[in-house]
Amino acid sequence: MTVLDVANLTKIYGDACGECVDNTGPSVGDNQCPVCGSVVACADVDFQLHDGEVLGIVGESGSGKSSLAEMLALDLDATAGDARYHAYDGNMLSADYQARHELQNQHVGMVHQHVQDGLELSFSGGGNVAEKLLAAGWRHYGDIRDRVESLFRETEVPVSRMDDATETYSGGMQRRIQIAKAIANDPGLVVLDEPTTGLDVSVQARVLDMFRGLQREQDVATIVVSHDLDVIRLLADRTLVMRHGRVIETGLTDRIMEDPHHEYTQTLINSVI
Ligand SMILES: Nc1ncnc2c1ncn2[C@@H]1O[C@H](COP(=O)(O)OP(=O)(O)OP(=O)(O)O)[C@@H](O)[C@H]1O
Repeated sequence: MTVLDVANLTKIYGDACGECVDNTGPSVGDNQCPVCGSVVACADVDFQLHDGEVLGIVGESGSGKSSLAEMLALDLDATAGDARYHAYDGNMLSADYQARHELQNQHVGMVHQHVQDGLELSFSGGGNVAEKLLAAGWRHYGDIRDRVESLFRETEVPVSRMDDATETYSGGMQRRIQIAKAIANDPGLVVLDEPTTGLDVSVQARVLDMFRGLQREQDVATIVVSHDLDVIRLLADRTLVMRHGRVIETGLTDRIMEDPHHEYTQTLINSVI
């Protein structure tokens, strides 16, 4: 089943003169329009995401990955484009306020690049996860507490720390709490933006292993954004490579890693081997 079908997804920061897309991109070597100065974070992005599939989005800093992720998590307005989510009737990018909140609370889980964008650090870890359940209509204290405990176990955060302030958690624990919050309402789509940023290498590996196990068990469609090819290699079935706001190559992750077709992808891969 197709969970998400995205067509022509475009984000332009600035007033946009109408020529921005033609004037930018990999062939020009820049994402800033020379006519009006607007920045084309991404343009004309098309892809489909299927049940249980993990799609990786990789590219250098500024290539448009986070803008793409935030639009799909409905945290950022798109300039143009169409995104059909299987459980929503119509283009989810133009959902009204109420529908957008329902989608965000029940269908799309987001793990933000910066912990402070996804968590209230002064709240307890349990409180952060409970907030997501409350937003989706959970009301019974005992049920909420049980669900939060079970999410702590699934994401390997000690239940004994549930009532401690999130700011007292380690970076790895904060990332796991973000993941627990993102999956709390069994979403059909999870978006992970740079899930390992700020974590040291051994913690990165543990968080990624945990997420991989969880993803396998729950079979949830996932988009993972990273500049780190190791993260993409480990998690993603299929990968989009972005540069200057455009998708320049797409394919099975193994194929992209072993036999990159685009010159830029070859450089990207060779530079980390
Ligand atoms: N609020 C904004 N206003 C103007 N330009 C922005 C804004 N947010 C992002 N940009 C620009 O859009 C382009 C894409 O940024 P984006 O953060 O999506 O890229 P990225 O690939 O996620 O980069 P990184 O890996 O560094 O996070 C960049 O040129 C960036 O400077």
